[in-house]
Amino acid sequence: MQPLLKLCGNHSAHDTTVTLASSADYIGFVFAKSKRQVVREQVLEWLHEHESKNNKKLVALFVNESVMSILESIQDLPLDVIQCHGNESAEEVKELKEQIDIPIWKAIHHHQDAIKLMQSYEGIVSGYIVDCKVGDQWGGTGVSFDWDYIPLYLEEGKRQGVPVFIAGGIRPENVEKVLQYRPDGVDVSSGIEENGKKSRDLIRQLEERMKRYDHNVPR
Ligand SMILES: O=C(O)c1ccccc1N[C@@H]1O[C@H](COP(=O)(O)O)[C@@H](O)[C@H]1O
Repeated sequence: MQPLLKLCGNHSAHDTTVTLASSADYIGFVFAKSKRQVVREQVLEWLHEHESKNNKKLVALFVNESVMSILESIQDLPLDVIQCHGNESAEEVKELKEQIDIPIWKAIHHHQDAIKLMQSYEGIVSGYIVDCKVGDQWGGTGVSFDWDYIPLYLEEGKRQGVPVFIAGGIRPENVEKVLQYRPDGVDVSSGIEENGKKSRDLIRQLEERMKRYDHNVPR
């Protein structure tokens, strides 16, 4: 089965239109400090330009935000997932889960103790995004971690019974390499942008490579 596709970092009406028209399963909006940061009023306005979400699930991404602030930021948004992309502890994520009836995904930044860290969220989160941390940037950097470690993350996700998305520097040219590891999903932001805008052409290339890989994969 083709892995799930999440297109993240939509930060304009154009981006929203382009990703809603794609074959992505999830489209993401970054509420954290970033060149892609959005606020709820913008997301509401951009979504209102469309009749429906076109079967996409909407993801709101936060970095080390308080429960109160998350609740305020997502008011009235037709959200399906909250992604915690900072170093929120298991206790903090649990507190958020108690306040909100929306599945929570946790970003895990690749490092030597990452699997142990993942284990601390077992039973609390509904999925993981494994990403690469670069300096003080939590994500959206276009930089990949060492993909030889992917199987360890997939194994831990499987043990917990939740999906693991691979993120960080995925682009049309390298997506087939990631797919060889058979992740549950891939999460892409910078790799589908041209001059800071989501590109229809890059998304189409990504979709084609994903489809091509799916057709050629030995079963
Ligand atoms: O996209 C951002 O600007 C961002 C900002 C802060 C935290 C996470 C962010 N995005 C997430 O980062 C990864 C990888 O992005 P990229 O493809 O390497 O650009 C992905 O999970 C985004 O959701």
